[in-house]
Amino acid sequence: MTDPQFNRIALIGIGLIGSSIARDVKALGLANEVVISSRSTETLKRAEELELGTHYVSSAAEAVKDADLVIVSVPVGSSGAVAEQIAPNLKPGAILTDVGSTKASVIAQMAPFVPAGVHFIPGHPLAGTEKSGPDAGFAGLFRDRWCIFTPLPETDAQALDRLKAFWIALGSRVDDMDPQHHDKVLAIVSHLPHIIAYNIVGTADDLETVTESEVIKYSASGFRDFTRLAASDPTMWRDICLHNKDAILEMLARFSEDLAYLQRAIRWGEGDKLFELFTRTRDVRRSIIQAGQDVDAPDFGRHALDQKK
Ligand SMILES: NC(=O)C1=CN([C@@H]2O[C@H](COP(=O)(O)OP(=O)(O)OC[C@H]3O[C@@H](n4cnc5c(N)ncnc54)[C@H](O)[C@@H]3O)[C@@H](O)[C@H]2O)C=CC1
Ligand SMILES: O=C(O)C(=O)Cc1ccc(O)cc1
Repeated sequence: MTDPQFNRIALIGIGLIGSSIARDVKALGLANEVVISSRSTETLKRAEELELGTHYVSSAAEAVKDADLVIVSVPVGSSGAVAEQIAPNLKPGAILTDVGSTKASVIAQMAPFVPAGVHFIPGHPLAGTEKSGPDAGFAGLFRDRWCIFTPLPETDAQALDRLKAFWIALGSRVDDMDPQHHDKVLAIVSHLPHIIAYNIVGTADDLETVTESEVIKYSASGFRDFTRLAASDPTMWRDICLHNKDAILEMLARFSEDLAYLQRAIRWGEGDKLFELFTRTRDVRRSIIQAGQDVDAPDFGRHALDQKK
C-alpha cells in the first residue's frame, strides 16, 4: 500500500480501461474514495458487484462533484458529450484526464467545455486487450507500458507532475507528446495493425463460403493473431477510425504503396527484394526484444502490485 495520492477519484466509464484503473487504485490505496459512473445501469451494477469503487452513480455529472481527479474512459466519439455533462460540476483545481486512443480529436471535443481553474491533461495508456467491459479489466494492466500525455500549452506543470506520479504508481512509463504527433505515431503502431486485422479476417470470412470451413479448421497462429485484434470492440474502433481519419488515411496510403512493391516483387519473382525486406523486418523485432520492450517475456516488469502477493 502507498499513501493516497487523491482524496476522491471519479471514473467516468468503467470498461476494460476504467475498471483496470479502479483495480490498481484499490490494490495500491491511491485514493480514499473512488466514485464510479457508467451510462449503462447493468455495467454500474456489475462494477458494484466487483467492488471496484466506493460510490456508484448513474450520472457522470453527479460523479465528478468534489473529485480531485476525474478520468474519462469512454469511446473517443463520446468524449465531447461527457465533457459537456460533467463541466458544470468540476471542482476548481481538479485534474481532468482521459485515456482515449486518439488525442487531437479528444482535445477538440473536450477543451471547449473545461472551466477555467480545472487542469485538463489528455492522456493515453498504451496498454489494453481485445476485450471490453468491467469484467475484462485487471490489476497491473499498465505495468511497464507507456502512458503518453499531450498537455496543452497552458497546462500547469505541477498538475502534470501529479498526474504522471499517479500513472507511475500504476507502473507506467510516462512521456509527453504533441497531440498531432501522437496521432501519427499511433496510426502506424496501433490503428493500422487493427485495420489490417479487421480487413484480413473480413476477407477470410468472405472466402469461407467458397472454402467451407477450411479457414477456421487450418488457421495457424499467424491468422489467429489477426483474429484476436479483429475481435476488438466495434464501437471503440469505429470511433478511432473516424477520429484519427487524416493520420490513418496517410498511413494507409503509405501501406498500400509498400504492399504494391511487395506484390510486384512476388509477381516478377524478385526474391532478393523479398529477402531484403523480410531480413529488415526481422531486425525490427530483434531490436524491440534487445531494447527490453518484449512484454511477452516471463519476467517483464516488477512492480509494487507484485509485493501484495
Ligand atoms: N481497449 C483498449 O485496449 C484500450 C482502450 N483505450 C481507450 O480507452 C477508452 C475506453 O476503452 P475501453 O475501456 O476499452 O472500452 P469499454 O467498451 O470496455 O468501456 C467503455 C465504457 O464507456 C462507457 N460509455 C460508452 N459510451 C458512453 C457514453 N456515450 N457516455 C458515457 N459512457 C459511455 C461504457 O458504458 C463503458 O463503461 C476508449 O477511448 C479507448 O480508445 C486506450 C488504451 C487501450
Ligand atoms: O490488444 C492489443 O493488442 C492492443 O493494441 C490494445 C490497445 C488498443 C488501443 C490502444 O489505444 C492501445 C492498446
